[in-house]
Amino acid sequence: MKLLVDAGNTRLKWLLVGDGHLVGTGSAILDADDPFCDIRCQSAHIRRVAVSTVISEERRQHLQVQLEAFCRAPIVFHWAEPRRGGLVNAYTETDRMGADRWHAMYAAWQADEGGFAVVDAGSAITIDYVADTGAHLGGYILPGKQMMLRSLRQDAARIGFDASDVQAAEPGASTTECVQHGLVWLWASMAARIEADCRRLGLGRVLVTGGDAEGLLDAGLSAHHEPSLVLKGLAAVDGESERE
Ligand SMILES: Nc1ncnc2c1ncn2[C@@H]1O[C@H](COP(=O)(O)OP(=O)(O)O)[C@@H](O)[C@H]1O
Ligand SMILES: CC(C)(COP(=O)(O)O)[C@@H](O)C(=O)NCCC(=O)O
Ligand SMILES: [K+]
Repeated sequence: MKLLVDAGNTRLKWLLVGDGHLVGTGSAILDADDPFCDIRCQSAHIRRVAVSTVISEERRQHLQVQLEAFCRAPIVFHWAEPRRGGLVNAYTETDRMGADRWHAMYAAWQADEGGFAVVDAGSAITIDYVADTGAHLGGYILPGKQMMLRSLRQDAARIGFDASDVQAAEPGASTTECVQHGLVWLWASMAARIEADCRRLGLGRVLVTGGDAEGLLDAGLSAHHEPSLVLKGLAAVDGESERE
């Protein structure tokens, strides 16, 4: 079996696969003491671990120690690359790109259905555009939902607000409404902007992933929800590098 790990700035997501079929899936908060406790009884059967991560080097080393304590299999970290197959990274300094973005793009590219946008609504929100030819056209990095709410709470003395699941975008009449509706309003504008970019660039598909994907869909983003897009791309990359 192979353990695939996507370690983001907030959560660690994993898939356990054996002979092409899914054995288990789970997630844990990034700093969890024992993120793989649910699959401890299977650890002896894991023959390889592949990781896509954007966490700091210090945290990455801690994750490596946790994985080494968990199972005896080799651990391979995969990073953003200049190109893979027909997919070509727009970054000149490829190693500065988050591995999660590259792996999500590679998963979408592998579907072989033409140009696309990938939206990853995690700790930060990333948007990447890829043309029919496989050329990455570049992207955007924006603060994610919790990051945005945290900065409003921390950096402004008089913005106190409550949590809300309301999906309203009309002008608010309280601090909570102004903040929470503001987020939906911003996301709706972002969704419209992504649609307009895709029309202009001739990209036929939008894929959305990340912990806040559903919020973006509720705010009006028209996209296919692929919760495990990063892990899917990582699985493809790791499978190829094993065969090389
Ligand atoms: N169980 C959860 N724990 C933490 N955040 C969650 C959870 N479910 C949804 N979220 C939302 O998902 C976002 C993090 O998404 P995720 O894709 O896990 O991020 P990352 O890849 O950066 O770790 C948070 O901003 C939060 O709003
Ligand atoms: C933009 C990101 C923080 C998103 O990561 P996440 O929010 O999913 O944890 C990550 O892809 C990253 O650290 N990127 C490095 C900068 C870049 O991609 O240009
Ligand atoms: K991510």
